Amino acid sequence: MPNAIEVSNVTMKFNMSKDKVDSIKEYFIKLCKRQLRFEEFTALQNVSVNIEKGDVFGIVGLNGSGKSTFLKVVSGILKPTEGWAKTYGTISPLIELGAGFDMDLTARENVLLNGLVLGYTKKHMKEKFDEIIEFAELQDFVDVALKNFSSGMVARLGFAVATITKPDILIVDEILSVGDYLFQQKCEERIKELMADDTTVLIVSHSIEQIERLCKHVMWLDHGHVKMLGDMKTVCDAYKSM
Ligand SMILES: Nc1ncnc2c1ncn2[C@@H]1O[C@H](COP(=O)(O)OP(=O)(O)OP(=O)(O)O)[C@@H](O)[C@H]1O
Repeated sequence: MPNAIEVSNVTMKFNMSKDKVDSIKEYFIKLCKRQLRFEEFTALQNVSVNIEKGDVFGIVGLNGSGKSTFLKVVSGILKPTEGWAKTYGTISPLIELGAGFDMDLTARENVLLNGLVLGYTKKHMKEKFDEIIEFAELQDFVDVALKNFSSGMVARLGFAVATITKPDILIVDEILSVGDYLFQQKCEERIKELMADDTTVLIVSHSIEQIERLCKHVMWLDHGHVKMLGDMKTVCDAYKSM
């Protein structure tokens, strides 16, 4: 199988301000006067991995271990400080709750907007609209502004839009966890359908059971380092017994 995702020697460093700043104005004044002190923080260190087309690849690790940063580098949202990441084919990143949505717009308007952001035409999104709303089970909230939705409802809409047209690569961060149990089951079913269709899925979850149910391969991140990489059972067993 050819690779869908290639990540080579990725290191991601962030500059964090060490000073307490009360406003943006104060931040810029201090920045111009060179009075801000920064501390470098390494969120990912030399991470390399090739993910084959059609794989369902899980990432596990404790809070702050670099999982979301890794997904953002793969999605092209963050440019790594060192190294590179390449993806092949269309990509649907479901990374942050509400990303790509405008909370002041209704569900109807957001479906069109989000579809355009993902590269689909207005005509295509109009054709798929009913199917999206039905999958998200939001028939009664089509013309309600997203700011009045619960976090679970926003996640349902995001997942429905991202998966309505089969992407080559689907990236799912923790957001599924805000959906209720029934919706999580529905999402897992859809991920399985996509798997059967050769979509590559990259998934971050704190639910080790979810990773065990869905993934073929798993990477364990620990303080930004790859602690272990391999088949699902070997890595999950080691992670559970740490
Ligand atoms: N934009 C940023 N600026 C500064 N530090 C950041 C930034 N984004 C992430 N970090 C830091 O990088 C580290 C890794 O964060 P990341 O969100 O990737 O972890 P995670 O494994 O996804 O955590 P969690 O399980 O809690 O969601 C954290 O210590 C975080 O504070």
